[in-house]
Amino acid sequence: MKFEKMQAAGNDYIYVNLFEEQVDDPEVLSRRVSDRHFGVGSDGLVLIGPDEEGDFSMKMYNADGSEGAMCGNAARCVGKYLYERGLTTKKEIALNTKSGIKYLLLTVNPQNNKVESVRINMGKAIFSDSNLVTIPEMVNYPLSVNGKECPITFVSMGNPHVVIFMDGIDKLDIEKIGSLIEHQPLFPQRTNVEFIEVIDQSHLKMRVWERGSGETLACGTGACASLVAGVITGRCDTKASVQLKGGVLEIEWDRDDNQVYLTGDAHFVFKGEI
Ligand SMILES: N[C@@H](CCC[C@H](N)C(=O)O)C(=O)O
Repeated sequence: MKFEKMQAAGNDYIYVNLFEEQVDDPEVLSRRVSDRHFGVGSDGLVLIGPDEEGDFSMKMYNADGSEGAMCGNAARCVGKYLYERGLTTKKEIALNTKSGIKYLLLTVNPQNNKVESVRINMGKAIFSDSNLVTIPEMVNYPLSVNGKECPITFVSMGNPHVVIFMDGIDKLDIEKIGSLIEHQPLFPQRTNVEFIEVIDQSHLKMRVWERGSGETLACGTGACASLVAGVITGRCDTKASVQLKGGVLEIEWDRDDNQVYLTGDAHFVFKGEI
């Protein structure tokens, strides 16, 4: 099976083109390729395929084999893959995902015809979803973690996110606290967790614990959820740069239409065959 490894802000996945390859068990394949010692090494697996509703489809699996409904960083890589590998000449692409169609806008350098960045309409921020969280509208909700009260804000971007504003995120024991919150019974499908330090109204610094993959260098849906949580708790503007371990993402929330936009780059790492 041929694959390509790509990364966006350091969030790395193995991409398989279903126009050429067949994948029978994506959950097993994701666990196998993601292993950083015995596999290729990645945060998960992404499958690119045909679609009847949109132009193409994207399916994504975390490193533990669980399926994610949406992945902002992978969606940008898929845009670059589709354009640069010749599957489309379109610069506006409708990508069907488990959380609905997302619209991608590619910025292409006319000198070399390479995709420099991708802006995605990530759709609505959702504050209440009984499939994902047992308490509706958790804004600064006092969650008890390890005997300590920790105010959390829940935002779904099609997938669940718990956002925690705090200082000193560099020193945080994210393995311990991230995993504890991921598995809280409040979140029936587990949750992603973002730790945010507010630099100023338009700059946030973030570390992320991803459901099913552990700490990653970036999370696009997480950056969107964090900006929205920052706005509704009065901490930041509706447009901000989010600095992650692997790079910077630009996030904008059109509050009137409740549409969140994510912009950032995407890169090929290498091709391989297993
Ligand atoms: N890295 C992603 C999100 C991937 C899915 C997530 N771990 C989940 O299970 O919901 C992004 O860039 O959005």
